[in-house]
Amino acid sequence: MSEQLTFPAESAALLEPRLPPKSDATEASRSRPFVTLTFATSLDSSLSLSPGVRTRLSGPGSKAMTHYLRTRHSAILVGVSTVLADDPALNCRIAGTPSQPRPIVIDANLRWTPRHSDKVFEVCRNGIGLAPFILTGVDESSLPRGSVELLHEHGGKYIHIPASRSQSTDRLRFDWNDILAALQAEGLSSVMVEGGGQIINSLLDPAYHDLIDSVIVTIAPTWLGQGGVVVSPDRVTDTAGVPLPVARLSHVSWHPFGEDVVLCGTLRQ
Ligand SMILES: NC(=O)c1ccc[n+]([C@@H]2O[C@H](COP(=O)([O-])OP(=O)(O)OC[C@H]3O[C@@H](n4cnc5c(N)ncnc54)[C@H](O)[C@@H]3O)[C@@H](O)[C@H]2O)c1
Ligand SMILES: Nc1nc(=O)c(N)c(NC[C@H](O)[C@H](O)[C@H](O)COP(=O)(O)O)[nH]1
Repeated sequence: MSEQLTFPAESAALLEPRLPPKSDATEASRSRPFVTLTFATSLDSSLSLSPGVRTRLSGPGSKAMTHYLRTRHSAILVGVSTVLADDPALNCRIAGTPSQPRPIVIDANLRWTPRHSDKVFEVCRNGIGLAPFILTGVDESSLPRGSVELLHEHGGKYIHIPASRSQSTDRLRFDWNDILAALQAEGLSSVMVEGGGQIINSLLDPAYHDLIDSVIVTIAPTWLGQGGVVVSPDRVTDTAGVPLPVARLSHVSWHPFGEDVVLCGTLRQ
């Protein structure tokens, strides 16, 4: 039996200013999805002990909060290494949730081979989750037939979006404007970007700060130590090469949930 979480209404009210508007009218006027950047971090800014190691940071209260966020967003976005590491369900496990978010996997270079036994497909078959849309830079003609069929059987699909080839890694990379345009085209009016580290650091590039409507960070009272998956975006410097802060949240509020504290804010001025 899948876990059933509950999140008190009075706790949900604390988050309201940082959540996508509920009214359809606002959604209809938006040119792009509402973007919430949300993740759980240690005191040393790590998301997990090391790449590929799923690490529990959230306590029950803030975990329920994360699942409440999943009731309030049309989509949940993670990078391919999170899928490879965690075999995540990417569904909402709040008891009685009226809807499920669409899982979005950023897999520009097709590193993930979806399998029938993956948890994200299992919850879909059990009617408590949706199949993923996989965003890739690989041409349709090169998509693996078996993966395309597995996705279609469950209501998921590959979505090809424009990509540039990174000079340093020779890997395909997406512009976040193109990622969000693809979600908008699918009618997804809001997306929670959950990680992992490379995805978050990529979105925290100053070029994209205007795309981020809300930031909700769970801070757990633990140090994971050196070698973790760290949220620390690329350095920014002034014209003289002097380092500058990459970003500072405004409209900040702090909310204790059990032993964790949840920081809410925005990068939009
Ligand atoms: N604590 C949390 O809230 C949380 C959330 C998610 C994941 N995690 C953990 O983080 C780890 C995974 O993080 P990670 O950094 O290794 O991987 P990731 O999930 O961030 O995925 C990395 C992949 O995404 C690609 N990518 C990043 N930005 C891109 C862009 N703009 N365009 C195209 N591709 C892009 C990278 O090239 C790489 O292939 C796992 O251990 C997981 O358990 C923790
Ligand atoms: N809020 C939060 N607290 C944590 O302690 C933790 N490890 C994650 N990690 C988020 C990452 O994205 C998860 O590994 C998948 O979201 C997975 O799990 P589910 O979809 O719930 O199965 N997120």
